[in-house]
Amino acid sequence: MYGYYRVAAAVNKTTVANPQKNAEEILSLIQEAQEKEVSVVVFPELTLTGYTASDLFLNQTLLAAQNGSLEYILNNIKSVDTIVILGIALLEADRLYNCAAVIQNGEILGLIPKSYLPNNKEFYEKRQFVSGRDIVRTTTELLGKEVPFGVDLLFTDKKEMTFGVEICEDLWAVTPPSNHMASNGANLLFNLSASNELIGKHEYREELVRTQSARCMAAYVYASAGVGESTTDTVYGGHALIAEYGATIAENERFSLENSLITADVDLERLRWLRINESSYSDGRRKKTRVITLGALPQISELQKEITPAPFVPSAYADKKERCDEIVHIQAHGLIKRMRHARIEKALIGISGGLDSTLALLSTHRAFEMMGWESRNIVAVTMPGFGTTSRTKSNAVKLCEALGVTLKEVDITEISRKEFEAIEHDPEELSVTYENVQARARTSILMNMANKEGGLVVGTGDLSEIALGWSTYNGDHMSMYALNSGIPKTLIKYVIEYYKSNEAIAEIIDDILDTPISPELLPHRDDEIVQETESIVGPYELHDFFLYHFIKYGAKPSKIRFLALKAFDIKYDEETVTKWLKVFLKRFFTQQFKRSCMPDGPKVGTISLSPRADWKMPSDADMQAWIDELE
Ligand SMILES: Nc1ncnc2c1ncn2[C@@H]1O[C@H](COP(=O)(O)OP(=O)(O)OC[C@H]2O[C@@H]([n+]3cccc(C(=O)O)c3)[C@H](O)[C@@H]2O)[C@@H](O)[C@H]1O
Ligand SMILES: Nc1ncnc2c1ncn2[C@@H]1O[C@H](COP(=O)(O)OP(=O)(O)OP(=O)(O)O)[C@@H](O)[C@H]1O
Ligand SMILES: NC(=O)CC[C@H](N)C(=O)O
Repeated sequence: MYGYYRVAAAVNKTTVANPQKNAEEILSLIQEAQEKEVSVVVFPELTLTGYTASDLFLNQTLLAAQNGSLEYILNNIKSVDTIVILGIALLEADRLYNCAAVIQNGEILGLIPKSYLPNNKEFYEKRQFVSGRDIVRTTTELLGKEVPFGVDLLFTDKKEMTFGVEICEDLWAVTPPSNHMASNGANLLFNLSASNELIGKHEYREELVRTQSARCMAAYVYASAGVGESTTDTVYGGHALIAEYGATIAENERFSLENSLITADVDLERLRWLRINESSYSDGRRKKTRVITLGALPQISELQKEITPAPFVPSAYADKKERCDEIVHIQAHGLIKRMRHARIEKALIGISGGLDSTLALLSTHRAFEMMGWESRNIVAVTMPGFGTTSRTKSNAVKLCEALGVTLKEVDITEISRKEFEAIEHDPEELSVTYENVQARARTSILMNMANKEGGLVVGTGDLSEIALGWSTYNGDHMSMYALNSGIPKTLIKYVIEYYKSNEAIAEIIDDILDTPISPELLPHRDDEIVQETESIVGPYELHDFFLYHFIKYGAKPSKIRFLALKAFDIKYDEETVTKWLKVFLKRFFTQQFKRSCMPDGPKVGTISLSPRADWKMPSDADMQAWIDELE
């Protein structure tokens, strides 16, 4: 489903050295995985015998019993299309290997031996096993059949999934085998483990799994042995984890006395597209691998994953103060460097009482505070026009007064009328010309005033407006430094809200947040805003969602729509999402010419549309393929 696969980590109740008893527990977990539409389920290391069988591995009876129980499992899962990864001891060329067996529909598709055998303190695996790194044969015989065998095996469904398997200590090694598997195309990694519990060890283990998923740009599924393993010298807590590209997305309760199975839906298509954007992934060394094709996999009937409707906004768990401080510091630092370099001591901002100019003013003020520069060297200019309402104007004035910046007022109505006359535009015709004359008049005033004052014009346009081209070319689109260019509208709101902690401006901020978003370029009606941006271009929360998935994951429009419907639930229906998504695509494509010559400005989050850095796109590209894909 749209590149999503359900994966699972299972921890079975173990009876050490009793493979048949273990087989029954394993079978019940396989059945659960199949019922839950899981594509691949991984079990702990040496699943059938138990990891802690120790020197009993050197006894023929245990191995024979294990193989008998393995055959029993295979016979019982002939109609199970879920891939099952079990740990077994394998006798090959008179050596014992600690292996993972990859099974589908009762067939063993491949055997992967462990490379790194821990052999210190509580671990003494080299007493019984040898490393599989240097094996010569590429197949081995098991239960009367030739099976692919080696550390070079990968498995693919020839769609989005390619997976590799490693075993416990392999992940702890300096160069885990999963590094090479990932470099060779595995976007899903499994680990069969037996990792004992020591104080704090689970945190380290979680970090290892999480960071390996980040480094490999993959999903990593980890299952460690638990209840029933021998407690002779150590205790196994049955830790199971699923991480995806640096985030732990599922984790079980350790020390369970029962079987446990965790699942997560991972977006393997997303990972592939993230990789093509990462030069150090592409530069990863490729090795010879053997890729085994899997049979058809279970399909997910409903995605079980929360999709955040506000991907740019930090989660509720994030420390708001810390995040906002970081954002404002990035902005302030960007501006300080530029002003110092140009030996400019004044900043000019057109201040409208809207969200964007409010944040630009607050961040500029923070920069001046950091440098010990005087607030009055910030020149805030209010430029009322035909659409300016007393609400926005008075909020702008009150904010400037509270911050102690220099406030200037230049009415643009007369200037605009003169321009209409000069270009022979009928002022009754409320067209785009009518709007843009005002926006350009403001920019012209700011730029000219900047020359007069010896200042720099701080741009206010945000990332969402830049994506949509919702600005007037060479009007508010232009400035000397575009301070908000890396911040989308949904995040602008979040940061401004944080400033409510400053009591002196809390009330003003509340009202600014409450005011409908508007360019106020069309005449107001009885001092009420008539031009509401979101009813013209669509809700910013949708556009920010579209932008995030479009740029970050190169997602297809149909997938973006699917995710938006899931994220916003009943708030928007399919027709509404499709309508605004088409608006997004059309504007995004047609408005690139505005981005191609946008001013410098700081990148704040993972997405920026700077034509010099993050986003290089022709201004005359055709959008039809994207629109058609939605049909
Ligand atoms: N690919 C391309 N390469 C080069 N030039 C291209 C072009 N496509 C159009 N053009 C030209 O660009 C011009 C159109 O662009 P432009 O002049 O900017 O005008 P346009 O984008 O049509 O209008 C600006 C829009 O932004 C809105 N706005 C303005 C200011 C502030 C805010 C706000 O809320 O923040 C919103 C305003 O309401 C209006 O709807 C036309 O002259 C057209 O010929
Ligand atoms: N009445 C005004 N006085 C001074 N500057 C203005 C005025 N109206 C618009 N501007 C300038 O033009 C910019 C673009 O206008 P726009 O309406 O997009 O921004 P905003 O009002 O700050 O924020 P938002 O778009 O979130 O409402 C403003 O940020 C501001 O710098
Ligand atoms: N079974 C293993 O390979 C365990 C080794 C690993 N370093 C651990 O302690 O978890």
